[in-house]
Amino acid sequence: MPLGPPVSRDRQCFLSTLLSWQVSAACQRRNTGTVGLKLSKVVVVGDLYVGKTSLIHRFCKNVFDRDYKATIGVDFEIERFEIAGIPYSLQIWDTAGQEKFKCIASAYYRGAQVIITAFDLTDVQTLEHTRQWLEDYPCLLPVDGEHFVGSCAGQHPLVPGTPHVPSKC
Ligand SMILES: Nc1nc2c(ncn2[C@@H]2O[C@H](COP(=O)(O)OP(=O)(O)OP(=O)(O)O)[C@@H](O)[C@H]2O)c(=O)[nH]1
Repeated sequence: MPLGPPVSRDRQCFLSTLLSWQVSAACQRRNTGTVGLKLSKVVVVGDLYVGKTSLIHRFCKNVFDRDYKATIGVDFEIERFEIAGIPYSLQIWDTAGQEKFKCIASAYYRGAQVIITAFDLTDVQTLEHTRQWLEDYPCLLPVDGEHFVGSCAGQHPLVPGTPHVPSKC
């Protein structure tokens, strides 16, 4: 079945048919607390410079900044949605990829429902390290979902001699 985007730009969830039956039923009963719908915590981890902050800014603000500013410790954004008429908040925690900040960030991982492990599509090592990120922090698991997201942050040529990867990949 082809899946359209579940959430529109104005943050209204319009494809209620995509919701699980538990969520739909809870929304109809206006009893979303029982399925933890009102607030969810997402943590984005991954190596330095792979595009974690860019990914979050694109999702939350629909912007892209070419200038690199390393995340210091952790940062977070809150996105508010409506799902089947019920207000819903998504806390998105942006962590620093630098080794020296790892211990700070780990304190914020607890209670996350979703972990996104980000990597640079042009650097296979950053993909290999995604497993390490989860193994280093057993407190990250178990979570309800784990997603791998690739970006082209490094802008390395994909094939020798070809131009750099375009800014939108
Ligand atoms: N071309 C291209 N550049 C990207 C992409 N995503 C991120 N960048 C660039 O890559 C650099 C690093 O991006 P960030 O989002 O700051 O990376 P980060 O993983 O949050 O870095 P840390 O905070 O140090 O862990 C920035 O200069 C971005 O503009 C992408 O998909 N394509």
